[in-house]
Amino acid sequence: MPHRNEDGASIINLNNAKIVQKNFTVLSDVNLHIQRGRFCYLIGKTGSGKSSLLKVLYGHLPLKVGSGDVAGFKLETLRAGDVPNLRRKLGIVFQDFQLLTDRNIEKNLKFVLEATGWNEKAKIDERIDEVLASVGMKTKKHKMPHQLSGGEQQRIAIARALLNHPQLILADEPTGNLDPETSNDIMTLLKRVALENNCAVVMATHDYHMIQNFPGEAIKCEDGKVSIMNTAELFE
Ligand SMILES: Nc1ncnc2c1ncn2[C@@H]1O[C@H](COP(=O)(O)OP(=O)(O)OP(=O)(O)O)[C@@H](O)[C@H]1O
Repeated sequence: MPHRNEDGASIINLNNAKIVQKNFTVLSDVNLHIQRGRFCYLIGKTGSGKSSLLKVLYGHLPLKVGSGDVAGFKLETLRAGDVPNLRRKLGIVFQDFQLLTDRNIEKNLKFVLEATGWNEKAKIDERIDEVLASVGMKTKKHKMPHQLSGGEQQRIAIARALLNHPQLILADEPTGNLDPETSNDIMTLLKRVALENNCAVVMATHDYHMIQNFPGEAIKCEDGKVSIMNTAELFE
């Protein structure tokens, strides 16, 4: 298949990529290689390009300059029809949870499974129970989203991201709406499920307290460029 590239152990590869919003270049000369199973922050000031970079990685913004691939999908030749297939390989988690408010948790998860080709009821029920158990939310299956706290809704959003066994989770400020204690819980959860599923995580965040609590590797967006650093450098 011309639109796929299964080479190498990296789940994300960008080579001399330019990240563009409308006609405005947000980031240029982006060279990024993230191995399978790695956890990496995405940091940088407001407007530095974190969300734009994530959008290119999940096929929401086209890669018009440079080359790259995510989960085996070539980005520079990605067609609209390939995007759902790429998204099936990814788990995406947003700041505002984005649960469907008109149905309960079980039906939120069922909706995603059915939309991605699952059709056997027993297997659907089993997978929903598995992901809810892995985020400690099995008893909340019949609750509506508004009956859950922000932290619980984010746990459900993480469970939803895990449904199709993703190789990569892209998280855009997943703790942005949560208090510090709940943020730490969500971070612990994300790190654990990533490890258990051998899943890479790229997580955009502004939260330096959390970065200090959970040090690691970071992709930094600054002055239109991207670099890799260790978060310990932020606190020297
Ligand atoms: N839809 C859009 N159309 C045009 N320009 C955009 C659009 N979205 C973002 N931009 C511009 O692209 C640049 C990068 O924005 P982006 O949202 O990627 O930054 P960010 O680092 O995620 O910021 P924040 O931390 O505030 O979420 C900004 O200058 C922004 O104004």
